[in-house]
Amino acid sequence: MSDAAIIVAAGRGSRAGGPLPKQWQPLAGRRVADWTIAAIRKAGLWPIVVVLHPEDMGRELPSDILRVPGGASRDASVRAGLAALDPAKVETVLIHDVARPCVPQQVIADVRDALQQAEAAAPGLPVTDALWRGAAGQVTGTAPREGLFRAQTPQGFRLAPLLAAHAAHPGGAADDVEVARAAGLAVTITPGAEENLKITHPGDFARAEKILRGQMDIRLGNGYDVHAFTEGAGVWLCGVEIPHDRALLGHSDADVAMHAVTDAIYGALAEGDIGRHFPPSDPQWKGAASHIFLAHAVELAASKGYAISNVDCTIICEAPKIGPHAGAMQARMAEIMGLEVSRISVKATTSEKLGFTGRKEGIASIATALLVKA
Ligand SMILES: Nc1ccn([C@@H]2O[C@H](COP(=O)(O)OP(=O)(O)OP(=O)(O)O)[C@@H](O)[C@H]2O)c(=O)n1
Ligand SMILES: C[C@](O)(CO)[C@H](O)COP(=O)(O)O
Repeated sequence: MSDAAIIVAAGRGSRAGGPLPKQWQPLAGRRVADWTIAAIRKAGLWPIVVVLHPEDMGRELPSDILRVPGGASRDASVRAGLAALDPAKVETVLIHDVARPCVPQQVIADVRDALQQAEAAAPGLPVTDALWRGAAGQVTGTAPREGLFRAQTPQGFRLAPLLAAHAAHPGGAADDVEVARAAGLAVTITPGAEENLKITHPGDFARAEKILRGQMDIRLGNGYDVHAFTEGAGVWLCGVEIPHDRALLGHSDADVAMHAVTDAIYGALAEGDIGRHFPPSDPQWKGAASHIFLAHAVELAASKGYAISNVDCTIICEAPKIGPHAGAMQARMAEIMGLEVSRISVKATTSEKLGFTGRKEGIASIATALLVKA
């Protein structure tokens, strides 16, 4: 039996404004929905159902996410998500708003822990400000705040009683705690978090962005490589073979630019350089295509939880001309690294005929890579 999650994402975000529903708008480099899915996935909940507006069914989501069309209200969307779960396989379910992308792992863990004993559990924050009634810009009264909480998600339940509660409810509930309580289930309050804000109004995007950026682990790495020219009729640079009256000398294919990028990634991970992972003394790497090294560095980053945000590579040579090939180089690097082309920069400079590159004795390359773990 598993602990499942439903992310309700079928709303239109009318209060948040913007050209798209809030869950599809950009936030700290990804879409709001991507952050929310990543947080739920990190908690180890499975399966994950995302309830989508019918117009959004074609949106790009990870292939292992179950997607179902939602309804006209939040509770109708929750019911659609519940219907996608198999009661024979799922014991508990956490229901979360897509609009809460900054949910801390501790908030999720506390709900799950409470569910070991409780019929239902949900995070709440005690109201700390005084409460007023008001009308026409005037305070018309006050209200006691004792015993009042601001409700958050994810809200957790045993699947079978929640299914029964939703089946018996007339509809129109603000959340699943309201549905559960109407069916007589006791709900434990677990600690909420200020960071677990629900993006509701336009100003909430900036608050959420600040929280997410503060939680990010950002790594910067640099790489530098040089290969000397030798007899030959072409050079490999960023995985593209460029006709030239010389070749580059090296143990592998001598792709000096790809080596610099690879070393930048290893550098960001504090994992040494290509030589540590593919020793030149090992004959199996003689003449190897350098994409093997780059793919290894990318996989190592992924295995440590880092996504590559971007790389920037500069090739230093008098010849061959790099400009006409830069687009093809970016495309090939993007293919190897599984990134969008716009995240790869390849550019070139001469050294004004100075030094070994200026004397056309070889090619040098420097690269920078930015890695992000959220
Ligand atoms: N028919 C609906 C309405 C809401 N939701 C989801 O319920 C959550 C909480 O709703 P809210 O913040 O009010 O989102 P919206 O309904 O999208 O916002 P608005 O009311 O501003 O249009 C959101 O994750 C939203 O996508 C849903 O799945 N189906
Ligand atoms: C479920 C909820 O997030 C609890 O705070 C909230 O009720 C849903 O959002 P809405 O603005 O009330 O639709």
